[in-house]
Parts: sequence; structure tokens; C-alpha cells
Amino acid sequence: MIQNIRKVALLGMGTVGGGVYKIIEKQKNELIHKIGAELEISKVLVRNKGKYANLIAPEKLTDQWSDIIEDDSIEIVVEVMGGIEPAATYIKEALQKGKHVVTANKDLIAVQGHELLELAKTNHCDLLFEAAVAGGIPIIRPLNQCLAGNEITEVMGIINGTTNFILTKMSEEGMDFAEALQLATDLGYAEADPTADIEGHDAGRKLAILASLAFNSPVTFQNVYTEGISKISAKDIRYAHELGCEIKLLGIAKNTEDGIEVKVHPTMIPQSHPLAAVNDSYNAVFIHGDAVGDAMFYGRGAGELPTGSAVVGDILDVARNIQFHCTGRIGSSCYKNIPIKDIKETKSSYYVRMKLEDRAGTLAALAGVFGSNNVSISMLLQKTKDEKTADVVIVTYDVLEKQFMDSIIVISNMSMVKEISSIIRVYH
Ligand SMILES: NC(=O)C1=CN([C@@H]2O[C@H](COP(=O)(O)OP(=O)(O)OC[C@H]3O[C@@H](n4cnc5c(N)ncnc54)[C@H](OP(=O)(O)O)[C@@H]3O)[C@@H](O)[C@H]2O)C=CC1
Ligand SMILES: N[C@@H](CC=O)C(=O)O
Ligand code: NA
Repeated sequence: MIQNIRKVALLGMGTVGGGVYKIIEKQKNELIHKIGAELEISKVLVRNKGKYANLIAPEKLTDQWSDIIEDDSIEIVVEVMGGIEPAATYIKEALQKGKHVVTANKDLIAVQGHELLELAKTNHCDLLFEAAVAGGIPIIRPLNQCLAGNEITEVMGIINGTTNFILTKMSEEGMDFAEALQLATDLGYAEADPTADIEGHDAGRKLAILASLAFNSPVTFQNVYTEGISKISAKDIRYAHELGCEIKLLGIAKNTEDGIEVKVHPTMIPQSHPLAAVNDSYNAVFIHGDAVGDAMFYGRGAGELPTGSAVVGDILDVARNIQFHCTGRIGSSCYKNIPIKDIKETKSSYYVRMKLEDRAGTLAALAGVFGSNNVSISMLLQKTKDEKTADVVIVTYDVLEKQFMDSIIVISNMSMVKEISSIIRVYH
């Protein structure tokens, strides 16, 4: 007779919820050996029950939160609905009633994570969110546990599968942006509103979570500079290849002696760098710690089963903690309060593509403006476009954002400059 049955409520049965359901069903006979108990999904909360009638037994399916919060036999609530509300309210009520929570909701954790973790600890509950960052890749547990003995100074990588998929299709197959986005959406990678992916906001939320855990200091989504990929053109991808680079949407967090830098933006990466080969929905996260040195985590950052894998891993962790009476061990690890640097105070190398009047003195005038702002040019490419104008690409050495942008303001007002077509930071 099975003595231990851990009852789970699943909030949401979409891409991720469906993956969780499939994995638990498939692992049914293994779980008793893995966690010393049986796992039962006893309730599934959705908005539109009709949509799931042929997927979930009617007695499990509900559109009423009260069916879950008032059921004391349910010990673990798995939130995979998305959005801030009602997810935040449901999670708080669950924790206050002593129910443990697993979530994939980076929108919520990126703005209320510290408060929710403190609430979980007060109620001796687990609040786990491995799936919230980099999907199926274990990165939260390594930061919270495996690498806790390190002073981590940098976390950077590709942490959005949708945009990585789009850039890969554009770069390798010449696919246009809209077609690649539609494909990513059909594959279940994109957020409910794909603008979050495209404009870098999803990666920004994940980077805020990573930076908070890595540097033990609160970083919220509002602190992160975000720039998306909607302005990246096929021409930029072509010029990047000529420069021996790939264009990727990178999240970069650094703990420097004068504060934390957190920024998400399209980046030109040398094709020799491991991140240049991270394609499709794959993610990769680099960590630098004083003891471990460089470590890289790689895997699928989005999708039904890869994300479901991370959620189920958390559920099994909670089930073990319940079994061995050690829940609520890990609250918020943000015991510092490090200042966040403004993007203007950060340094980068810049690729800038301009359309110029093709006449004598133009390049000298440009070089003069950069020189007067101490912006040193490392490379210049000129592609004649027609008899009057030319495409000119300039790559700078590392320089303060403020110095570079001051130059761009002057250049954009010069008569021989017809257009500043794109600016992309370059990672060395
Ligand atoms: N897709 C991915 O690859 C990844 C997603 N995530 C995160 O996982 C979460 C879920 O994403 P995903 O599965 O793609 O989203 P989907 O849109 O595919 O699914 C959302 C599910 O939640 C249900 N739902 C939404 N709002 C409510 C509500 N107010 N009450 C009850 N049910 C509700 C929906 O029900 P109905 O259909 O009836 O409206 C649907 O079943 C999000 O936080 C997302 O950011 C994290 C990592 C990867
Ligand atoms: N939309 C997200 C889903 C996983 O977090 C992404 O594309 O990475
Ligand atoms: Na993860």
C-alpha cells in the first residue's frame, strides 16, 4: 500500500504545463524510487476548460482557484500560467497556507522574487524556479548551491531561445524576421506576447534573476538596460560574417569595483567564441567565479519538454524535502546592496553602419568627431552603394558608452551623413 502520495496542483496547461504533465505521466513508475513517494497531479487550473476536456480527466480540471487553495491535501502548487497576476496572488496565498511552490515565471520572479522567497522562508516552504531562466538548463540550483563558495564576478550568455532561433534562421537560412518569429511561436518558444522576447525584455528579466543570485544583491528587471533584435538586418548579419563574427542577443552582468552592470543587447561575437555556435532555441550561460574559474552551462532554453524537465526537477526536489522534513532551506540570498551602474558608465566596442555621401573629406570628418571624443577606430569598411552614397562600417576600440553616444549625436547632424543605419556592440 503506497503510504506517501504527494498531491500536486498544476496552474496552467499550455506549452510548459503540458510538458510537465507528460513527463510526470511517463515517470510515474520511477518516482517511488526517486523520491520515496508517488506523485499525483490532482488538480489542473485553466481559464477555458473546454480546451482541455480531451486531455485532462474532468474531475481534475477546474477554472476555480478555490478548488486548489482550499484543498489541504495539495502540498505542491506548480505555477505555469505566466504573467504577474493572478500568479503573484495565487503563489502568496499558497505559501501562506504552507503549500510549496514551483514556478517558471521569470516575469514575476524578476520583480517580486526577493519578497516571495522571504515569504516562503517565513512559512518554511520551498519556492523553486529553475525553469524561469534558460529553460531546461540547470542554472539556478548551481548558482544557489554548487557555486555558492565562489565570488562570482560575471554572468553572461544567450538566455532567450526565441531570439536565438530567429537569428539562427536569418543567419544560416536567410529567413526573414517575421517568418522566423512565426516558426518560433508555432514551436511554443515565444512568450504569450512575443514582444517580450524580441525587445530583450524576457532576457532582461532572466538576467536580473541571474545577477541577483550570482552577486547576492537585489537586481530587478527595471535595473536592466534592454535592447532587442528588431533592428538587426540581413545586411548587418552579412557584414558581421565579413568581420568573422556572429550576431547574438547577449545578457551581460558584471560585478565591478564600482557597481553592477546589467545589460541585454544584440552583440557581435567572434566566430571562434563558443557562444557563436549556440544556435536555434539553445541557450548558454557563462559564469566566472574566483574558485571555479570559467564555467559554461548549455542546453535548450525553451520548449515544452526541456522546460518541463526543469519544472519536474524542482517538483521532485520539493517532494524529497517534504519526505525528509527539510523544506524552506533556501530563502533570498540577497544580503548585499550593490549599486547598479547606468549603461552610460559601461564600456564596449561598437560596430556602426552609416550611409554617407561618397565625397572627399567625409571619412576624415567622421574620424575627427570620433577623435575629439577619444573614440579610437579599430576598423573601417566602405561598400559603395551607388554613385552618390556609400555604406560605411566603423568598429571602435573599447570606449565608454557616453563618449561613443556623444560622437553619434554630432555625426547624426552632419550633412554628409544620410543615415546611421545600425549600432551593435562588439564582444571581444
Ligand atoms: N514556453 C517556454 O518555452 C517557456 C515558458 N516559460 C514560462 O512558463 C510560463 C508558461 O508559459 P507557456 O506554457 O509557454 O504559456 P502558455 O500560454 O502556453 O500556457 C499558459 C497556460 O496557463 C493558463 N492560464 C493563463 N492565465 C490563467 C489564469 N488567469 N487562470 C487560469 N489559467 C490560466 C492558460 O489556460 P487557457 O489556455 O485556458 O487560457 C494556459 O493553459 C510563463 O511564465 C513563461 O514565461 C519559461 C520557460 C520556457
Ligand atoms: N520565450 C522564452 C521562453 C523561455 O524562457 C524564450 O524564448 O527563451
Ligand atoms: Na533553467
